[in-house]
Amino acid sequence: MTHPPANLPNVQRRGLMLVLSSPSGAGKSTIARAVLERDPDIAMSVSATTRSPRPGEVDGKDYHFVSVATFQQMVGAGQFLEHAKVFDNYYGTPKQPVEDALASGRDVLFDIDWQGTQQLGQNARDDLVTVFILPPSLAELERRLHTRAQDSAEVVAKRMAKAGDEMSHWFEYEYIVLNAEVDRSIARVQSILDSERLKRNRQVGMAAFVNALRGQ
Ligand SMILES: Nc1ncnc2c1ncn2[C@@H]1O[C@H](COP(=O)(O)OP(=O)(O)OP(=O)(O)O)[C@@H](O)[C@H]1O
Ligand SMILES: Nc1nc2c(ncn2[C@@H]2O[C@H](COP(=O)(O)O)[C@@H](O)[C@H]2O)c(=O)[nH]1
Repeated sequence: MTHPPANLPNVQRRGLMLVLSSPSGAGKSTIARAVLERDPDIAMSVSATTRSPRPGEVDGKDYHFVSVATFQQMVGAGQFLEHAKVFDNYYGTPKQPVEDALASGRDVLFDIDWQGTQQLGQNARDDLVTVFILPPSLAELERRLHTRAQDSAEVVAKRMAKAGDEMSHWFEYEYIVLNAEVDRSIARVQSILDSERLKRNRQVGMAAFVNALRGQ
């Protein structure tokens, strides 16, 4: 029988980073919200943006709404894990809260675009799990953007014009979830999370077993 390494019992769980990307309106915020409600072990990464708040959006919860000058200062100070211009605004992931959550063993959920995902991937992070959410069709995507009723017709048209470009990045992601029936999509993302946790926690699980054997 092969024995586990002697240092196994000291293994600490580090959180994983679960990224959701999609063309605008495909449903990633809807899925993210549901996963967060059901799963206390994952935290949402709250991005900073120069976009204006939509009706009902709360500063510090949905986004940190900042000016372009503040955003640029944050870029200069190296405060972002990744940042990008998406449509006509800047968006970025504040680094410190993510690093703190991961170090404490908490998973982190990201709603970011393909540019941000590429930047996270460049650091070859083995804690990264990437999921691309696809709409059932472009007509349904447009319907969802209009039904959400939070953006002007001009903004919706701009986002639709970019949808094809954004979807062309699907192959850079590990998982594709076609968001037709929302409950099914939520369950699929939750299954991805569960299975990636199990994969990464092999050593933690084994350490618990070894500790139990040693009576600790
Ligand atoms: N499976 C679904 N079936 C029907 N409507 C859906 C589905 N998933 C999400 N929606 C609706 O589509 C609209 C857009 O969803 P959501 O805001 O989650 O998209 P998003 O991908 O986060 O968009 P953005 O990138 O612009 O933030 C919302 O009104 C939401 O309720
Ligand atoms: N690269 C990043 N992209 C981000 C971040 N936060 C959000 N986003 C993406 O921007 C678009 C538009 O979002 P919206 O809230 O204005 O509809 C969407 O694709 C988001 O995923 C970020 O920190 N970095």
